[in-house]
Amino acid sequence: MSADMDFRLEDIDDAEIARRLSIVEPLTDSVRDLVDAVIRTEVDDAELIAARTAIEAIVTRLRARQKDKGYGVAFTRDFTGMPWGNAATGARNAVAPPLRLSKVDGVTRGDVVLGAAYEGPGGHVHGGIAALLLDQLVGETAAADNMPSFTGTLTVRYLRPTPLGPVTLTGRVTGTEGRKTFVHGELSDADGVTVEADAVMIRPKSFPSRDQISAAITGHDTPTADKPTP
Ligand SMILES: CCCCCCCC(=O)SCCNC(=O)CCNC(=O)[C@H](O)C(C)(C)COP(=O)(O)OP(=O)(O)OC[C@H]1O[C@@H](n2cnc3c(N)ncnc32)[C@H](O)[C@@H]1OP(=O)(O)O
Repeated sequence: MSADMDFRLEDIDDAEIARRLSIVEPLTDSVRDLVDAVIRTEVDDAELIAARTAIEAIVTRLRARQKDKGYGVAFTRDFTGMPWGNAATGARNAVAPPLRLSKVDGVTRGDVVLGAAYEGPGGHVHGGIAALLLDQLVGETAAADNMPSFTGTLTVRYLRPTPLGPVTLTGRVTGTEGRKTFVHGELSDADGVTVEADAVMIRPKSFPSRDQISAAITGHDTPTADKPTP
């Protein structure tokens, strides 16, 4: 993890973040709805072709101005992160189920409904999706003071198939050793745990410190991979 990670400053306050989210989150929800509708629709071929033409027109409108690559991670001056393209939780990413995680008393928790877009075995959640959500869970569980740790090793154990529908994620730190944080995570349905994971999360030695990132996004420095974090 390194020097070319995309940090940038968005010099905005909480009210502006809320305003932007109030516009993009409903758009992202609409796209999720579109994905679900395309999977489950039983309309005839003419309707499918008409829908495709309409969708292509929308794509052309959105591409009128766009970023070169991914969304990256923007920070405000007070270091609020906006990882809105994140594959598991991004507010602008319709591929992400609308997962929101929060930490209370050392336990990270989130509830999400996994619909048709997340199917693997018929009627059940794809194993890769379970691993994606657990990876995000252990990442946010290990993160401290907004500074991330990266997944070094993620061991996933599928105990039984997870039916499509509501699931709960819970994660807790089980130990630390230098730059390593050990995390246990669980994905459960109403009847209990279906998938569990153990992760070794690592704060990379080459990751810029919070002060370096702060200086970089406010234009006083460039984040480099060369200065070890303490
Ligand atoms: C805020 C929430 C964000 C959530 C995001 C979701 C989480 C993610 O998906 S992160 C993306 C997926 N992960 C990656 O891409 C990581 C890619 N790998 C790397 O960047 C590096 O190899 C990294 C950071 C894991 C280790 O790099 P580095 O800091 O140089 O480690 P290094 O100094 O060699 O080793 C430090 C310690 O970790 C151990 N270690 C190194 N790599 C691993 C590994 N892959 N697994 C387990 N342990 C490891 C070493 O043995 C060493 O242990 P000890 O201190 O006991 O000797």
